[in-house]
Parts: sequence; C-alpha cells; structure tokens
Amino acid sequence: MIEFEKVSKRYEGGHTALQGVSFEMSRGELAFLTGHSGAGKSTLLKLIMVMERPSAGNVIVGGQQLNALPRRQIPFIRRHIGVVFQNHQLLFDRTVFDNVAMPLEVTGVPHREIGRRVRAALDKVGLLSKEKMNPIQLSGGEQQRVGIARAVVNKPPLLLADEPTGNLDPALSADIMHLFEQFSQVGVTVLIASHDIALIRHLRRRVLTLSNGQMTTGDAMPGEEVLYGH
Ligand SMILES: Nc1ncnc2c1ncn2[C@@H]1O[C@H](COP(=O)(O)OP(=O)(O)OP(=O)(O)O)[C@@H](O)[C@H]1O
Repeated sequence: MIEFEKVSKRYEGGHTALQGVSFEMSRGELAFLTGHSGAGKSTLLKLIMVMERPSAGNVIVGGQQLNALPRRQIPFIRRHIGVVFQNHQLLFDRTVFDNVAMPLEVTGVPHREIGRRVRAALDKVGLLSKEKMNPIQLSGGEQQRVGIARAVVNKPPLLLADEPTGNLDPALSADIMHLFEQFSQVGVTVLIASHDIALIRHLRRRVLTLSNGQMTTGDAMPGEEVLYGH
C-alpha cells in the first residue's frame, strides 16, 4: 500500500528532512512512526499526502507513483487517505454530524447517502447518540473520535495519524489505538506518528524509527528486540 524507495526531502533553504528512506507497508498493516522532534515524521506523512514532493527517490501509494502526479490529480489521491491530527481540527460552529459529513459534501455524495455513511462512521467510534451535539460539548477523547469518524467516513484504504493521542490520558489513548487496530483488521493500512513510547511498546506492532531524517529500524524486519525497542 505504501512504498518508499530511497526517498530524500530537502526543503528550500537547504534543510534535509529525510535522507534515503526506504520501507514498505502492506494492506491492512498497522505501524508506528517514531523519532525525536524534527526527525522527519511529519515530512514523511506529507509526502504520502502529496503535500510535499520528494527531492529524490520514489513514493508509491496504492500502486501509484506519486512523484510525477499532476497537480490536478492530487485531490483524487487525498480522497483515498484519511488523516487524523492531534488537535483534531474540528469546526466548533457545526454539529458533530456536520463535521463528519464534510469530506462527503466536498465530493458531492448525495444527501441520503451522506446521512447513512456519517451515522455508520459515528457508530464505529461509539458516538452515534451525540450526532446533534456541538464538538465543544464533548470531552477531548470524544472529540478525537469525531476526528477519526471524519477521517474514515470516505472509507479510505489508508489512514494516517499525526500524534493522535498527544493530548489524551493513557486510558483514552488506549481506546483510540484500539479503534485504529479495528480499522486495520478490516484491511485499512494505518500509519501512526507518535512519541508515546509506553503505548507503542504495549501494542507490540511494527515500529518505523526516524533519526535525523534516516530510518534506523522498521525498513527490514529486524529481530523482535529491535522492533519493539526493549
Ligand atoms: N516547510 C519547511 N521548510 C523548511 N524546513 C522544514 C519545513 N518543514 C519541516 N522542516 C524541517 O525539517 C525537519 C523535519 O521536520 P518534521 O516536521 O518532518 O519533523 P517531525 O519528526 O515531525 O518533528 P515533530 O515531532 O517536532 O513534529 C525539521 O528540522 C524541520 O525544521
């Protein structure tokens, strides 16, 4: 589902954020992306979303080589990628329902179909009863679940999350991770950038580690002690 071949990213101004990064993720796999602040995690996610282009190497998502993708085709690629942010970026002047419906409205899905799909997504995250509320009335963990419902309402085959549990306590973080695991079990590829080492160890999943723009683990399949960072 995701393939990086010797990818480097050098920003204008000269900073090299990624250098020779290669890894693959298969369909339905869940992996963490970790590394110190400034290691290049957000840059890697932005290359997958085509918010940035690589300076060298190939990025292939869903079998499509993204380097030469014409600008006008970027929205079509993005429709296949759900994105969850730490600060969930919800609109507080709209209901929970309307927040989740947004990605469907921009792609012109018929009205009846929107209702059905939004409720299915809210049901998956356990918030069906709160569709008429304003996100401001919800707890931090519930708001994050609204963000996840919005990210999956289009049924994307790929889900990216950038520090999705950054503001949550350990129990709520575990709930959110459990949701991500459920999506991967039905075939969604899930890549989660996170600093939360305790949670990552607990879940015992593949860990891709960046250090100064280079991938230090996770590209091959190293021994378990390397994979889980014991
Ligand atoms: N648009 C940009 N222009 C120039 N340099 C940038 C740009 N975006 C990021 N960088 C630099 O690239 C490096 C990697 O940044 P990136 O945001 O990918 O790291 P990160 O691992 O996500 O960090 P954090 O955990 O702090 O979010 C940093 O040194 C950053 O300053």
